[in-house]
Amino acid sequence: MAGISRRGLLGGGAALAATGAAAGIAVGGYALGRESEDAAVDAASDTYPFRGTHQAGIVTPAQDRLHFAAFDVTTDDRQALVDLLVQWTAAAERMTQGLDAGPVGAVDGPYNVPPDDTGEAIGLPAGGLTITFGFGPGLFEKDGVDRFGLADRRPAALRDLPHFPADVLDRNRSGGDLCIQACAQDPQVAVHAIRNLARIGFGTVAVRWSQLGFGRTSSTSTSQETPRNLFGFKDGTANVKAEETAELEEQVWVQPEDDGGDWLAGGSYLVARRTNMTIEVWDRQPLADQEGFIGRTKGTGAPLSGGDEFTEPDFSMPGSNDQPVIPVDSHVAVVHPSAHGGARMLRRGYNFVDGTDDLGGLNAGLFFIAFVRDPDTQFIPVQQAMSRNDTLMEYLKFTGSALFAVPGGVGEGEHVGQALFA
Ligand SMILES: C=CC1=C(C)c2cc3[nH]c(cc4nc(cc5[nH]c(cc1n2)c(C)c5CCC(=O)O)C(CCC(=O)O)=C4C)c(C)c3C=C
Ligand SMILES: [Fe+2]
Repeated sequence: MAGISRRGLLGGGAALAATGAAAGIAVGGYALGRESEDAAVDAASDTYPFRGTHQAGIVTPAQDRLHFAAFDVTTDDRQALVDLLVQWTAAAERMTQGLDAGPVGAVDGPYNVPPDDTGEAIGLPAGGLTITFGFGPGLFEKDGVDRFGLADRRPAALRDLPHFPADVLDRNRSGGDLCIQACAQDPQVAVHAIRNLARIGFGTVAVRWSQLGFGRTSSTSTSQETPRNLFGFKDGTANVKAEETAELEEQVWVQPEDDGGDWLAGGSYLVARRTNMTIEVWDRQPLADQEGFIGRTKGTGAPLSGGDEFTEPDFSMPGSNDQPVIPVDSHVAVVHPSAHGGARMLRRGYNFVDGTDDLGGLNAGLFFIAFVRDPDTQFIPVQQAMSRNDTLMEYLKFTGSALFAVPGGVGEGEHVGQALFA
């Protein structure tokens, strides 16, 4: 792919100095030591290939920042939709390699037309950017209308998620015909990606809702340290990890023999659940209660039955009063694979703080994202059990919800989702 990297525009040294990480000032609000500085520079310079067997942004080591957007398709013209996917593919490939969204760039085009890149990422490295595309149920059929001749290609599992107890969904934060997940080490890189893709889609799609996230709440590789969510607990310990290749086939990647496997094989389903956390109330709970709600210790993340972070929980170990030491209504007891026929999910969520609510509390929580091979067996029953039985629910409110099918990877010369339109 031809093009000058955005950093080339500034020249090596100047471009390095332009990144806060490289300048060694601070990353994510923390002062960095020399070693961490080097790691931060590496992470900021990371590039992941856009094309491959699977879309990037699923098993890719979870980056620190998210901009997620859901779109409504505003045209009935199938060719216009395909054209957009072709353009999105080209722009996404360029941006993930640290290039401008278009071949001309932000500042080198003619004065009398809008630039083909918006410019706010000039001088920034690729930042480990991944861009992951998904298709919602409305792309296949909306209000009983098959706009694009795709109705008979919809896998049965790709439908609106059911209403769960304790859902208080905002329509304007739910659903969507298409989604784009942009993850990067630098928020400006992630926002730049979504902004440019939305700009390219003008007239064909409209942003329905979007969500910014920070501080990944999962590890997707054994090489990553487990991060913490806004309750202060390690989150991602028992996640499906990139190194578990057999588990990925079993639990994450749609297989050719699965429903929709003719176009979705090598892909996955993305479940998004915007989850508000009443953190001010949580902060007033005793440590013992907080640990009981989760079923793990707050310090090390070890299960309450003992061991270290990665020790398997022992749900039958008795505690005081002959009750199990891991409460049966704790989060890990309720969602653990042993309670769901072995079903697991690859979680890849982010913390969010969207200002303050009417009562002066933080409008904050976890933008939960999970990738599963089959939402009907791996997500819906787990969410149902959680909504009904999990003591953590006292501190949670689900305010957004969406399900998308994420097609497999994009081959050379192809556009994203090409097999669906063949
Ligand atoms: C329906 C699926 C899930 C939702 C929604 C969910 C929300 C949610 N989770 C936490 C905090 C933690 N979750 C942890 C583990 C965990 N969570 C789910 C599923 C959902 N969580 C699963 C399948 C698991 C793994 C269980 C296992 O295999 O042991 C943990 C423990 C650490 C870890 O393994 O990651 C924490 C902590 C919050 C705060 C939250 C909503 C805001
Ligand atoms: Fe969880």
